[in-house]
Amino acid sequence: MGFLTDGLVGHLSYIFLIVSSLMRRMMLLRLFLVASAVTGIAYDWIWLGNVVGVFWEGLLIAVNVVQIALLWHRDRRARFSDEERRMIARYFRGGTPGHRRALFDHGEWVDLEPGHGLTWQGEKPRWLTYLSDGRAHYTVNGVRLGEIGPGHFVGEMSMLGETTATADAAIDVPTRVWRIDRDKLDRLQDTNPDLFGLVAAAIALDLRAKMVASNTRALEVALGPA
Ligand SMILES: Nc1ncnc2c1ncn2[C@@H]1O[C@@H]2COP(=O)(O)O[C@H]2[C@H]1O
Repeated sequence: MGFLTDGLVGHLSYIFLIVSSLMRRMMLLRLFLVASAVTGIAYDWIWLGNVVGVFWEGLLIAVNVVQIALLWHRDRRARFSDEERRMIARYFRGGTPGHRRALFDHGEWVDLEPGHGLTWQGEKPRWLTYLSDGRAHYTVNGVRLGEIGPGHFVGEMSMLGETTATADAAIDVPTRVWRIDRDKLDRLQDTNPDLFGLVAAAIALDLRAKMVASNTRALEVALGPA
């Protein structure tokens, strides 16, 4: 019993440390780390008289408080255009404002002209492209099969499993897009899984929407003209 009661504050410090390592959100992880260091300092100072521990835990608090302030500032400073806000509402509900801003900044907004190629069947697409407005179409083995309207991605299917495009896709009318380099996305998967997770969740949602649209088309064909 003495092991538990004698060092209650010391135990608490390590409990906070363990809880911090369970946190997936950086802000919470750092807050629990600070709580661990604060209780650790109290234990070291009052019960153990361990100034070395107090010094290093104080430094740990300072580093984490600065990092928390930077995260908070990044979230507060994040600003979005109207088209980015529409994309967030549709796809990027998760993540923090800072994450979303960083993701947009990894890509670019551009205007594309009719005829601009987006993907080529059998080749890895250069970009993952999101159509903010306008329209594209896709072709398999030279046969035009369908259109892709605003609010959808092009080049997302090849991110799952095979890396090569399942169709040729090209722009039909002047179209505003956000696009991100596929090689950069591959790197983000390793270097920044939080940002990559936002994209992965978005393309899952888009694939669902495309499946629903294809069911609707199949239903129209099955039922014939009304
Ligand atoms: N049935 C479909 N419905 C909507 N989009 C499609 C369909 N088939 C292919 N595409 C798009 O065409 C793209 C070709 O490259 P990807 O296979 O990477 O991703 C594909 C989708 O974005």
